[in-house]
Amino acid sequence: MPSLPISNDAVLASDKKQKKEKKTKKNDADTENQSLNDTVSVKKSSSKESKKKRKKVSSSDEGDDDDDEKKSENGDEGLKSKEKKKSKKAKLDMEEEEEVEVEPENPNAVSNFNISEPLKAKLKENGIEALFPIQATTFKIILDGSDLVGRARTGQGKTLAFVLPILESLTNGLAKASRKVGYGRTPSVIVLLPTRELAKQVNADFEVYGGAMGLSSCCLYGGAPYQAQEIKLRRGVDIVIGTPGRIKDHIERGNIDLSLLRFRVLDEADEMLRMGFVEDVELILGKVEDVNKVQTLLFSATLPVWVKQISTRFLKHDKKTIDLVGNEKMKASNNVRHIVLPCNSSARSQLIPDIIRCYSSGGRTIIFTEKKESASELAGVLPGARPLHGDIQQSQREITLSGFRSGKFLTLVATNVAARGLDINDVQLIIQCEPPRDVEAYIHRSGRTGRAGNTGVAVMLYDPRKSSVSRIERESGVKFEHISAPQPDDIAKAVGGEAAEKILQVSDSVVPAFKSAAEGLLNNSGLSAVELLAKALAKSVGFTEIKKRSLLTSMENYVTLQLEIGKPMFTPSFAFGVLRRFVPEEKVNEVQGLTITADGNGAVFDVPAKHLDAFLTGQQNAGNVSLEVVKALPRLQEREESKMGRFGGGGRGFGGSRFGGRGGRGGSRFGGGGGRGGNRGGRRW
Ligand SMILES: Nc1ncnc2c1ncn2[C@@H]1O[C@H](COP(=O)(O)OP(=O)(O)OP(=O)(O)O)[C@@H](O)[C@H]1O
Repeated sequence: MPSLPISNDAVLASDKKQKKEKKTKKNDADTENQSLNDTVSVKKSSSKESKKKRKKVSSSDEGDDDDDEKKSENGDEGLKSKEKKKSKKAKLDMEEEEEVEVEPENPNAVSNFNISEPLKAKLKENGIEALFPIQATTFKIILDGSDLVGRARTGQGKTLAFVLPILESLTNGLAKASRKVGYGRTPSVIVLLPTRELAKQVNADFEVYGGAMGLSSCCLYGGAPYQAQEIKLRRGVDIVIGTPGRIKDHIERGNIDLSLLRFRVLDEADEMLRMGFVEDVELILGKVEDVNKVQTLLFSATLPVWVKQISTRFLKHDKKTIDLVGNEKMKASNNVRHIVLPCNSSARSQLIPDIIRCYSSGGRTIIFTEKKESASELAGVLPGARPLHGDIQQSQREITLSGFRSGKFLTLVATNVAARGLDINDVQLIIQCEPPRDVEAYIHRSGRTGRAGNTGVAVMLYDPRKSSVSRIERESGVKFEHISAPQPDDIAKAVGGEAAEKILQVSDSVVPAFKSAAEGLLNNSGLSAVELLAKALAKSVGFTEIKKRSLLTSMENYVTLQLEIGKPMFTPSFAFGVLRRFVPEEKVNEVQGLTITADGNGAVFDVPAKHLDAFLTGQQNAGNVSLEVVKALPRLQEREESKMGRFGGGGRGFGGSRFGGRGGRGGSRFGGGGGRGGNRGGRRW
C-alpha cells in the first residue's frame, strides 16, 4: 500500500523546478540593477552530462520501487519497506544534491550561448567557462544587430562583451553576408580606444579569439612606424583597432576604406572625448556611408551624463542600454579595499615602500602621479620601480609594460596613461599620490586591481591642507577607510611572517658553515637569541632600521601633537598664535601640516621628534592649553572644495563646460571648446 510520498519523477520534476527558480533568481540578481531599454533573454539549458546522470539515478530507482511495492503486502515487511524507502528517498535526495554541487547549472555557462565551437574551445583554453554578467546580458542584443551602450564596473569583462558577439556576427551572424574575404579586404570592424597600451591589449584579445575564427586584426597607434601598419592594411584585415589620431591619419592617407564597415566600437568613450579626440572620432565615424548598416557599441565603467547625451549623436535612436552600475551608490570596484592616508608630498618617497610592504601581498603595485615628471622622479627613487608616461618613447613604453606584465619588476609609476582599461595580472595594490582631478579617474585607477573577481587594495595619499577626499567619496560612493602611515608594528606584522618563512626555506646545508659565526654572535653580541633572530629576520626582508613616522604628514622622525584650548579654534593662524605664547618662535617655525580638526575643537600638527619636549613642557606656562601626542589621528577639516582649483568651479571643468553647450565648428555637437590642441594621441600625460 504505502509507496514513496512523491514519485521519483515528481522528485526530479520538483528539483528541476527549484533549480529553474534558482536560475531565474540568479538571472534576476544579475540583471537587478540594469536599466534595460529592452528585455534581456538568456537561453537556459542544462548540460547533456548532467541530464545523463539524472536519467541514471531515476531509472535505477524505478526498478527498486516495483520490488518494494510487492514486499509491502507482508505486514512487517511493509514497515521495513517504509523505512527503507524513506532512507532511499533521502539517499536519492542526497545524490541529487551532491550532483548539483558537483555540477551546478550556470545560466551564464558558455554552452548556453550561441557561440561556435572554435570560439568555445578558445574560451575554455583560457579558463573561461561562463560569461560575466555584462557579457551575458549584452551578447544576444549585439548579435541581434542593436546599437548598445554598455556599462559595468572596472574589471568585469567589458572587452569580451563586445569581442565575442562581434566575432560571432562576422562569421555566423548578420554581418557574415556582407563581409569581404581574401587579399585586400576592407575592415568590417573598427575599435577606437584612448591609449596605445589599451589598443594593444584589445588587439591581443581579437588576435586570440578572432584568430580562432579565421579573422585577422591590426593595431594602429601613434609613436609606431606607419609602414608596417600600411602593409597590413593593404593585405586586408577584418578588424582595425587603434587610437583615434593614428586611425584618422591612415584614413586621410587613403589606407583605410570604411565603406563595408559593420561595427564601430568606442571603448572608454568618455576618456577618448575628454582627451580631446572629439574631432578625430567624429571624422572616423562620419566615414561610414550608410549608418543603418553599421552597429555602434559604446562601453565604459564610467558614463558621465554628457557622454550619455552625446551617444545619441553616434548611436541609433533605438539603441539599447545595459548599465550594471546604474543608480547604485557605489560606482567604483566592490572588490577593492579603498583607503586614504594623509601624507606630505615630501614624505611620499619614504612612505610608499612601507605601504607596498604592508598592502601589496607581494604582488604588483601601480603608483599614479598627476604629472609626468613626478612619475619619473618617484620611479627613480623607489627600488625596482619603472616609470610609464606620455613623454617616454613608444618603444620604451612597450618594453616597460611588458616587463611589468611578465613580473620583471613589480612597481610601475605611471600617469593616467595607465589608468584606463589596462588588465595586468596580479596587481594587488594601487597607490594614488594625490586625489585625481575627477571621480572617473579615481574609479579607473583604483580599478586596475580587484579584477575578474579578485580582490585588491587602493591607497590614496592626500595632504589635508591642499586637497579633499570628500568629493571623490561622495561621487564614487566609496566609503574610505582612513588610516595613518604604517608604524613599525604594522610593518613588522606585515613582513614578519614572510621573513620567518624565508628563514625556514633556507637549506639545512648552510647550518654547519654559519654555525660558528652564529655562536660567536650569541656569545659576544650581548643580545639574546630572540633579539639576534629578530635582527636576522628584519635583514632577510631588507630592513636595517625602522623609523617612526608622524601620523599627520607621514614624515620620518616627526611626532603628531594635538592642541586644544577649551574653546573652538577656527583658523590655523589662530592656532599658531596660541603656540607662540609658550613655544619659542624658531621651534614654532618648524611645525608641519597644522590642520584644524573636523569638530573645530583643536588643531593637529607635526613637530620634529627632537623638539617634542620643548612643546610639551612649554604648555605648563600657558593656561587652559592642552597639548598631547596623538595616538590615532582625529578626522580633520578638509580644504574647502570651492577654494580649490582642482575640483569643480573655475578649474578645467570637464563635463558640462567642455562638451556642454557652446557652439562652434567641430566642437558644435559637443559644445565647442577643447578640440585636440596639444592633447593628441594621449600626449596629455
Ligand atoms: N567570462 C569570464 N570569465 C573569466 N574571466 C574573464 C571573463 N571575461 C573576462 N575575463 C577576464 O577579466 C579580466 C577583466 O576583463 P576586462 O579587461 O575586459 O575588464 P573591463 O570591464 O573592460 O575593465 P576596465 O573597465 O578596467 O577596462 C580580464 O583578465 C579578462 O580576461
